Amino acid sequence: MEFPFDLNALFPERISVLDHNLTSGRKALGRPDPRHQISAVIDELGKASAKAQQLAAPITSAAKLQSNRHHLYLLKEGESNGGRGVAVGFLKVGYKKLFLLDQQGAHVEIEPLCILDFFVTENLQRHGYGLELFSYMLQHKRVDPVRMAYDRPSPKFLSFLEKHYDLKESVPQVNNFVVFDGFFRDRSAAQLRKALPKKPEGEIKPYSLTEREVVREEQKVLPWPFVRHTLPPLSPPVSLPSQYTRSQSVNSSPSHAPPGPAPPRGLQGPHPPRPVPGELELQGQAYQVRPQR
Ligand SMILES: CC(=O)SCCNC(=O)CCNC(=O)[C@H](O)C(C)(C)COP(=O)(O)OP(=O)(O)OC[C@H]1O[C@@H](n2cnc3c(N)ncnc32)[C@H](O)[C@@H]1OP(=O)(O)O
Repeated sequence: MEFPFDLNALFPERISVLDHNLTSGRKALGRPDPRHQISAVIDELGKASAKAQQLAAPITSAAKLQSNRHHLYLLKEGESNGGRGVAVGFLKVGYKKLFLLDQQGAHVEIEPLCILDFFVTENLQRHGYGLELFSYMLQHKRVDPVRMAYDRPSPKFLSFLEKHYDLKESVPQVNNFVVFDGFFRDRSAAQLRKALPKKPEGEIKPYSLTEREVVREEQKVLPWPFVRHTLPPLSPPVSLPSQYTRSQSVNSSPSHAPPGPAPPRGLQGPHPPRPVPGELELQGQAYQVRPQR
């Protein structure tokens, strides 16, 4: 993907790790703030990724990256485009609090590192760039792919995981996150909290709403102050995600929220606002509700 500016000046490394500051932490001395152009690159890649996955709207954008504690690994080819470089693709990861079913079908609450979005530009797919990004991230995060959760992986991504990491047997879930055999192995009790006391009136729903669901819900949300008046009474989040949505955990852990004031969009999404802004009470537990991605 080409841009009308020099990507090599924006991204000195072949793979850049971007966070909510939209930088990899280093700012070139004497140069103007590069965030505007970095945002343009992220936004274009996010749109292309959504298109490739037939999503209704991008789940990756500069604004979403700024409002979440995610990491985005961006790969460039520096030589192309007359030496200005091209953006090859990206991989976005983040921690999510999930309710999952273990091998025995028991509900557990866990906060693994999740693959949230992954894209290599169409004409460069199947050239090993995806593997380059993925293995860089594994080293950077010091994580084993079997210990990660995958947010509604596409058929191409499933094929990728099987080919490169021999991940094929998944543990059935009732949400769209995929975890593979070995995910629950050797986890400490502290890592695997038994999820949620059962409500007397029914089953626990160990759902984790998809990020794609959130994108869809964001499109439906009415502007403030109408939200507060039109939402139904508080109830647990619902349902399995639809075809064109991407997973959102029930919430992001407060410990992973970026510093600074919570953006007003924090009250959007499928959950009605609580008396304490930004918090959702779910079956007796309070959680921070943040916009995803
Ligand atoms: C949680 C999520 O993010 S789900 C969304 C994943 N992203 C997408 O589906 C967007 C479109 N696809 C892509 O961007 C890329 O194909 C990626 C990111 C999945 C993989 O990146 P690539 O650079 O193509 O991967 P890389 O070259 O390292 O590995 C190739 C392997 O990936 C898989 N793969 C890549 N493209 C395809 C394809 N068109 N059809 C089937 N499998 C594919 C195959 O296993 C392939 O091995 P093979 O060529 O021997 O069959």
